[in-house]
Amino acid sequence: MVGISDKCTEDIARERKKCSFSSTELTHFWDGGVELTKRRKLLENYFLSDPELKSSVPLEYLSHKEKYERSIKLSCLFFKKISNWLEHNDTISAMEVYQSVLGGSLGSAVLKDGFPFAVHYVMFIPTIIGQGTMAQQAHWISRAWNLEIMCTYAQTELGHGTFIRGLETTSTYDPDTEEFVLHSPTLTSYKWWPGGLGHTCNYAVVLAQLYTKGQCHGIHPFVVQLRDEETWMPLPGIKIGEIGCKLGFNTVNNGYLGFDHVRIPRDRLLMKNNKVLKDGTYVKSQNDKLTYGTMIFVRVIVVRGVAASNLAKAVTIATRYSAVRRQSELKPGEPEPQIMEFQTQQYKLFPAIATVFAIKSSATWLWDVYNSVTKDLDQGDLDKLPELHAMACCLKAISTSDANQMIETCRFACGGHGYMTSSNFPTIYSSLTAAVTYEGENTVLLLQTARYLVKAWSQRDVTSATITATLKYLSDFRPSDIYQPWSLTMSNLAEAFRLVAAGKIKYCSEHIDYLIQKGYTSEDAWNATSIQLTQIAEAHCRAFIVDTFVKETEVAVVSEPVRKVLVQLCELYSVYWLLKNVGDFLVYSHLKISDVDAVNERLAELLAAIRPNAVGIVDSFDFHDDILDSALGAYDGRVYERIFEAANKSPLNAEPVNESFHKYLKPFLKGQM
Ligand SMILES: CCC/C=C/C(=O)SCCNC(=O)CCNC(=O)[C@H](O)C(C)(C)COP(=O)([O-])OP(=O)([O-])OC[C@H]1O[C@@H](n2cnc3c(N)ncnc32)[C@H](O)[C@@H]1OP(=O)([O-])[O-]
Ligand SMILES: Cc1cc2nc3c(=O)[nH]c(=O)nc-3n(C[C@H](O)[C@H](O)[C@H](O)COP(=O)(O)OP(=O)(O)OC[C@H]3O[C@@H](n4cnc5c(N)ncnc54)[C@H](O)[C@@H]3O)c2cc1C
Repeated sequence: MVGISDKCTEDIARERKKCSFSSTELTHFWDGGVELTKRRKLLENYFLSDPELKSSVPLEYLSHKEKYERSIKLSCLFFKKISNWLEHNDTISAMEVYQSVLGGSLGSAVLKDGFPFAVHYVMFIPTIIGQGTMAQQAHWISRAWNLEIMCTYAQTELGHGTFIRGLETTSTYDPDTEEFVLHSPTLTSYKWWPGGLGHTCNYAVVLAQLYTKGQCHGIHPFVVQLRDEETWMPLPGIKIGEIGCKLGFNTVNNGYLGFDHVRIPRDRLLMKNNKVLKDGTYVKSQNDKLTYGTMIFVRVIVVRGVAASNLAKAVTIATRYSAVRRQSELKPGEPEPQIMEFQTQQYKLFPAIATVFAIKSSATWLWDVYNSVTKDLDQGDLDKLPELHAMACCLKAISTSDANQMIETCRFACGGHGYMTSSNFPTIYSSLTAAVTYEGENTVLLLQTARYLVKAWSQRDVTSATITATLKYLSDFRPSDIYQPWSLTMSNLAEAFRLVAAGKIKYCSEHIDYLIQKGYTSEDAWNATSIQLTQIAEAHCRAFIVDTFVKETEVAVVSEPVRKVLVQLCELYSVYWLLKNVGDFLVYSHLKISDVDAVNERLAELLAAIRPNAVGIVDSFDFHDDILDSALGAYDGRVYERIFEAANKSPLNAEPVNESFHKYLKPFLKGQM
């Protein structure tokens, strides 16, 4: 056993020695600067060195109820510790701390299946900021921030998650008492899914159809008290519970909620955008989609905080494992190679590494645009909202669907051991795959982006002078560009992605027009074209990601060896996705059949070029072992000992003979049953 351990640690140490660049420098780039790396590590040390936040029994061996109870205990200790930190340290802002513990991966080291308090921070508080008046913000944010109350965001119902205009919960204004009356008229109108709703929260923002003076004005956000602040008993008329076990998120306490004519004061309607006056008069905002603001915010943070971060974890585990796992023969009679020597293994891992960096660069863009558009909205300027919505939708959808598929590939890349819970792939996968559905199901979000693109195509000549940066390629598009010569340069690859997006958008738009001319209604024509419509949203998103990644590699303030790695990863991302959709590139770009072999060769060259640096690159994500929480992916490479140690934590191994032997197996084998 000792021999195996030495061999693994030697293998991984050798990988680190042959790395051609400084992993530490790449870590600084990944974090956004030396200072940010220092701050991240400071927070990690503070939380991860606390024995109270560690659990001796792995979560998976607890019952559902025990998991919940542990999650509440750990959440209270963890969030108390955050408050202590904020009280005594002013070097790191509260926002940065919460981003790091909830939006980053630090929290997963404490409670790997998710926090029942997360929606309080990620959705409730942002909704009050985005939808509340100054007075409402002062009241609710201070109560929520000081943890006097615990809150969630209750939008989805049993019958409707996607089509939120179809939500059934009603909130009817009664001018006599100046109250709203909340009611759930059907079983399908029960709120279903909100994190922490089951037993953890006593307040929620509830989205309900607002009725006043006999007229429905669509969905609006209301702050509703659900439980007594002292006894925690549900208030009269509130029917509340937990929705049961799920694929993952089993410590998040997702809940259900119904109302039986529950009365709340008028000022519980969040009135920054729309208002109801005392006499019941409805005052409309300039854009009714402002009510959807919180969803944009969460989509933005999902891209980096959830998609990039979970994929980075998975690929770190699989790459380190591939450096120490030896299997088969490359050449007869030679020692078994590290499985990373197989080209097929490299093809499973390295595009995922490239995708992590690609998602990260687009996420940075999206976060900056989100902040700038939010400032504009506060000044009443809504011009850039459609672009932000369209980009948040497609980037959320593409980043989570890529991560979803690539995390599974990373698991496959670890063979049977990847299937063990101790690899941590099951939790990483179940956390990430939820993001394909929550905060807007991915297909639906792609169709939102497609709607924006088809509209932009029809207006491209009229608006070309004012067209936004992400759409400029549409007004620049000339169909004859597909006759340009092909070359294997980064600028040419980026151009090919833009040509594919523009060509497909043109085709889709013309196809919809053609169907309408044939007699289809515009809605039927849309539905009959919707497979291609999701593809145009993807093509637009890929062209954007490639462009953003290229620009980032050009302007990054890094040494030449690090830049070289980034350029290789950027090219690999482009070549990989080109080959995945080669048919589109042959039809819509200047790639010709005779060029495809060269692209395949370039893919092989890039995999070989990245191979010596692979461990160094994933090291640069700098995951603390407690955050990776994987027997296969720890820094020291001691894979086999860790798998063994994890197996011995099984409660079944605590006794040599299980009592079921005496009760059932023995009588069964003796024919006495
Ligand atoms: C930790 C995580 C926990 C998870 C929490 C959750 O999941 S919480 C639950 C999360 N739940 C979900 O995420 C639910 C997902 N569902 C939805 O978000 C919506 O129901 C919808 C967008 C799919 C359709 O909505 P609809 O039928 O009302 O709209 P429509 O299609 O008829 O388009 C009309 C116009 O509105 C525009 N527009 C739309 N959205 C936005 C926006 N945010 N901003 C700005 N604009 C927006 C759109 O572009 C179009 O513009 P155009 O072309 O007229 O200029
Ligand atoms: C882990 C988790 C946590 C969640 N947390 C919360 C929370 O805190 N608060 C909250 O309010 N909600 C929450 N949700 C709910 C979540 O937001 C919804 O499940 C999500 O928006 C999808 O809606 P749905 O379940 O109705 O799916 P559906 O819309 O029923 O999707 C089913 C299928 O129908 C297709 N479909 C639906 N409409 C269209 C269309 N127009 N065009 C083409 N195809 C369509 C979809 O593509 C999909 O294939 C959570 C969900 C999960 C899984």
